[in-house]
Amino acid sequence: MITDSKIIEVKDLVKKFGSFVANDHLTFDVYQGEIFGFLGANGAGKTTAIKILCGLSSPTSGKISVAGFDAFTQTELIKRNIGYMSQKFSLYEDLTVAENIRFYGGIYGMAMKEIKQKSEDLLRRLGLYEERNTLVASLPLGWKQKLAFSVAIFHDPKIVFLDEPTGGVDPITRRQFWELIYEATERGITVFVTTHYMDEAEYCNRVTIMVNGKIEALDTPTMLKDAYKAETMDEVFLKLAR
Ligand SMILES: Nc1ncnc2c1ncn2[C@@H]1O[C@H](COP(=O)(O)OP(=O)(O)OP(=O)(O)O)[C@@H](O)[C@H]1O
Repeated sequence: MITDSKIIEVKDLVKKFGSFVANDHLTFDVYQGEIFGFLGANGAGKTTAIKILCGLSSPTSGKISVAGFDAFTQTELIKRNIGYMSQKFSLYEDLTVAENIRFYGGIYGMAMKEIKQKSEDLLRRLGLYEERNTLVASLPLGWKQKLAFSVAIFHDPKIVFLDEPTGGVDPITRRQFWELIYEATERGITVFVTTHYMDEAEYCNRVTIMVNGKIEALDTPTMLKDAYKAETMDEVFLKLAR
């Protein structure tokens, strides 16, 4: 459920690498419980912005608050209140399913007792209980992604950041992945997601389209399609990001 409380507030976020401006005065708010899509062509500046919002990289200038904490001075508190998943930073292939859950639960500061209680429930919900002692390396990609997402929200963060979470999987597996995303929002978790798949853009409550470091459009998929006289988000994207 989307509330009217702002969980992320970004005003005039600028990130420069030398003289190159990767994020050029980004301004937007994200509401609690919202699925906020962050789209843009390769190199548009999405990962740069996500890293700042996760407290992993410092902005050059701007006013940025994530889960009530300042992105310049309170990055440790931000990290404790969020979950993060990307294709690159994900599960340990040479650990089993259960070991990965225990490992990440520990990293996120959960007590052993809580990890034990919640992991059995999670394994059963995902249909992975029988596979709990299987090495992650031998799971199909779609299962790895579902497990990686579940691990990223295992500690019940306020926000989860997903950087191209479903890269390389087919539309049916992507749809199943999105079922998990909807379940998470029902528990009040806010989802901030980047994707290159326009079917996924349609599943977001609001979508931002970034072009060359700037936000070119920000609205619901329906409003964007209206505004750009397009049938699909794919068409909207092509009109803007070309
Ligand atoms: N550490 C860095 N030093 C210099 N330039 C960088 C650095 N990180 C990113 N950039 C540049 O900033 C721009 C934005 O990169 P970013 O990774 O944020 O794009 P993106 O929208 O996430 O793209 P993709 O969809 O390919 O992941 C690119 O031109 C990239 O080369």
